[in-house]
Amino acid sequence: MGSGAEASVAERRPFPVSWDQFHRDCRALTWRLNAVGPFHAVVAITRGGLVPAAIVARELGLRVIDTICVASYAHDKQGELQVLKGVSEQTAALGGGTGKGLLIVDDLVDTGKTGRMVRDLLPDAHFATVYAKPKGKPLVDTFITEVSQDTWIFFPWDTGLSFQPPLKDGAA
Ligand SMILES: O=P(O)(O)OC[C@H]1O[C@H](OP(=O)(O)OP(=O)(O)O)[C@H](O)[C@@H]1O
Ligand SMILES: Nc1nc2[nH]cnc2c(=O)[nH]1
Ligand SMILES: [Mg+2]
Repeated sequence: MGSGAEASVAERRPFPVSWDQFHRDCRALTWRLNAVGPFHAVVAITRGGLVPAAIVARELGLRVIDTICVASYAHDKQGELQVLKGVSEQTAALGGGTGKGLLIVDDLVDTGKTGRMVRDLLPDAHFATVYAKPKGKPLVDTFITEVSQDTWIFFPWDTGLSFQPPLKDGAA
């Protein structure tokens, strides 16, 4: 999460998402996007956007998939947002230079910092995320599930099965 006074992951409400749930949420997102398109191409915001972008592209029958590669969070600590790679010239041309007809996909918006960068780069693109927190929500055109700002979403690619102590032994 953000730097400074922002709460750490341990202080947030955990929202674990299974592969199964994530797949269903991505399909639900695609149902909505199908009513908004058609789109020329999908642009995934790395790295978290790669997984939903693959599912959305499959459902919409899109085979042109590009990336905007960014670095910002080191686990839960938000740092300077760096754009490591923008979209290719070919993809930019498909969107007329402003992103019209391009579908940008990310896993979530939190503070909206990444979403703002995306909007600045491709103002006419459609920006979709699977999950949205209130601060970032105004930047997203389409999302599926809203969670509170004090939530931390745990994605299946960041987590694994582990032993849980019984409630009577102090499980939270
Ligand atoms: O709205 P914001 O506060 O900008 O946060 C949202 C971004 O944070 C996460 O990415 P992260 O920077 O953790 O990198 P990753 O996708 O490589 O995991 C998430 O995938 C979004 O891209
Ligand atoms: N995994 C994960 N990454 C984030 N980056 C910003 N917010 C979040 C979140 O809630 N979960
Ligand atoms: Mg990300």
